Amino acid sequence: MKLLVTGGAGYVGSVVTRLLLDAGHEVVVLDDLRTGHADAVPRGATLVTAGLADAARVLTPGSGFDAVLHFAGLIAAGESMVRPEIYWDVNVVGSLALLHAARAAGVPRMVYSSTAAVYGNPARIPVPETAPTAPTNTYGATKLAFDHALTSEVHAYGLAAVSLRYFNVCGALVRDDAMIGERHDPETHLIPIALEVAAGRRPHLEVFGDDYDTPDGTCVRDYIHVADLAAAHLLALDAATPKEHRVYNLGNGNGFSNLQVVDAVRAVTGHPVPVRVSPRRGGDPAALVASSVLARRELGWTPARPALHDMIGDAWAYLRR
Ligand SMILES: NC(=O)c1ccc[n+]([C@@H]2O[C@H](COP(=O)([O-])OP(=O)(O)OC[C@H]3O[C@@H](n4cnc5c(N)ncnc54)[C@H](O)[C@@H]3O)[C@@H](O)[C@H]2O)c1
Ligand SMILES: O=c1ccn([C@@H]2O[C@H](COP(=O)(O)OP(=O)(O)O[C@H]3O[C@H](CO)[C@H](O)[C@H](O)[C@H]3O)[C@@H](O)[C@H]2O)c(=O)[nH]1
Repeated sequence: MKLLVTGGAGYVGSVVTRLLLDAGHEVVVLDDLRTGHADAVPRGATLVTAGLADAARVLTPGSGFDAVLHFAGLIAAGESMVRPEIYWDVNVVGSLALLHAARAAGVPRMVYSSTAAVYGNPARIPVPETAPTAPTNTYGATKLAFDHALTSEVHAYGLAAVSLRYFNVCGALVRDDAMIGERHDPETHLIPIALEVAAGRRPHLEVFGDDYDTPDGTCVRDYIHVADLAAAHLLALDAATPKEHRVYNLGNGNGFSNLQVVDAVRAVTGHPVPVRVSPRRGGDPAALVASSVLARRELGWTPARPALHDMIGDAWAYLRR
């Protein structure tokens, strides 16, 4: 297939691009490099350095794209509470421009990076796709808004859409021919920050809040290896069906508290990770754990690296590359 990957210079998008190229697809990456890196775009893909607002420059009538995989966006839940306007602008206004361009170009399929953050504080865990959506942060609200836009598009124009709701992505693609991992600057995610502390690049880790209603008082998350997540995108592309908006949660179904993650980082690296407890970060849900039964059943998705220690080990290998 001929595929447009938005955000293909970012963490998840670059790993998915690698797998798409391996599978023999033709890939064009659209990325304005605001948080991504040109050298993260795997060899074999064509990079167009442009924003979502200019998607019509690539998605021209007659361009012949078979699908768009839409990763581009702003991703930091904490930042979204203090700079909400940029989240609405990029994640909603930008994504709508992409959708308009895709419609005008006659693209039949779209696979979208949605998020666990759409569920807010779920009433029960693990969270199925049928759980009510009630985001606690602006990031989740903006991602959910575009999920709704996709549903409308499917009903009105017959698009084949799949929203993949990732839980917490970590790890790296570690292969002899490809080493791709997380390179956010500044980094905001727990595992890469804890690894930077283990590597001696930061003095300590701030743990945001220890007074949540969880077993040890710190937030609980469900971590998924980026390579397993990437594999689900190829399955979603095949499963996309005209006039259907499918939604799948992607996680391993195991919750780890922030302090348990820190312990795992200490165990994997063999280095100390000093911790300081600081106040809660605005907008953080207490606990998010996925039910991915539907993805396993309908997509045939089976995670190959579900163990937290393996994910941390691969992220550690990437950091020390
Ligand atoms: N990383 C996670 O844990 C996680 C969890 C759930 C969902 N997601 C979703 O997955 C997607 C990818 O996340 P990631 O971790 O790879 O993020 P990332 O920041 O590494 O990658 C995002 C990419 O999008 C590009 N981009 C941003 N705004 C753009 C715009 N307006 N026009 C063109 N390019 C633009 C950036 O330059 C970057 O290369 C996002 O949509 C995010 O919401 C991520
Ligand atoms: O220095 C840090 C960084 C994070 N945390 C805590 O670690 C947990 C996980 O935080 P992350 O920032 O790593 O991840 P989030 O759960 O906030 O969000 C991530 O996963 C979501 C889905 O669950 C999203 O989609 C989002 O894009 C992605 O950033 C939270 O309790 C956070 O407060 C710390 O204590 N200290």
